[in-house]
Amino acid sequence: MQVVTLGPSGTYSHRAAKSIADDADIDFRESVHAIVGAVSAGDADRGVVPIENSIEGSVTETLDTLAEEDVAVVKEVVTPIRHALLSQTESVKTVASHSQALAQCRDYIETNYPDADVQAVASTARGVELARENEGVAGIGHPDNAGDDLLVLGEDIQDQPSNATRFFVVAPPEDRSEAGGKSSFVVYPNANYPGLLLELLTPFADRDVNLSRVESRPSGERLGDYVFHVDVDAGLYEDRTQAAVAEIEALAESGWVRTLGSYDVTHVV
Ligand SMILES: O=C(O)C(=O)C[C@]1(C(=O)O)C=C[C@@H](O)C=C1
Repeated sequence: MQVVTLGPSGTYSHRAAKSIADDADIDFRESVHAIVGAVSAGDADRGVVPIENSIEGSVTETLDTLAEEDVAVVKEVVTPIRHALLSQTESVKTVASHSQALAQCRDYIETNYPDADVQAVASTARGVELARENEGVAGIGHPDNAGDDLLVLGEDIQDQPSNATRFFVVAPPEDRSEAGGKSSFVVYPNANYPGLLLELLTPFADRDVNLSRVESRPSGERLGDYVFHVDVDAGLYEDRTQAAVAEIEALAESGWVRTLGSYDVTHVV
């Protein structure tokens, strides 16, 4: 099975991908858009993308890509994120990492390196590569990326002791499953009236289906127009989920409902 995820080697996405494939079958892309695009184009069997972090919240690039591309979600992987600061020397002029990682370590950087430039790059492992190539640059990433040549200037530097990221495993639409304890949907009602969101969520509440996440993203069509991302603690195989989705489809008849699929959750370290 060919799996694509965020590269280069050593990203947290790569670590999550190793829970579903052998390292030899994992290939890298530079963005979430390129990963999901590779799966929808049939160039890869699975893609592993970050969806939500416990400190920083949703990964908006992933939400927007899932609203655009026709892919299924077949698994969720949750992994703890414990960042380290890696550098050739103790003199740090620039801190480089993925924007999510920089945001997760905002207080640490401001307290310990208030004069450093902060540089957002495509991934944590790319930040560590820059540190390896340039004296004065420190990368934030997983401590295993230090190798023999980089100093670990700080460990567990995220601003909250508990830091975890959820990843989605995406697959071609024909692999969509109805089995699993969670399900995800993207709903675009293409409407705007008082109580619309309440109406869209009530079909789940009426059937005692717990919502585990609701997120709104701008549709891009016009200001104040939203796409809603909904995760529920129920499988698509359940009658109550099917009935709730049918009601939501009727409510969103001017727009669309994308059923991403049902899946189980795996925790990896
Ligand atoms: O840059 C990486 O290592 C990634 O896998 C991306 C990513 C993210 O986008 O959230 C994944 C986990 C961490 O939250 C930080 C960065």
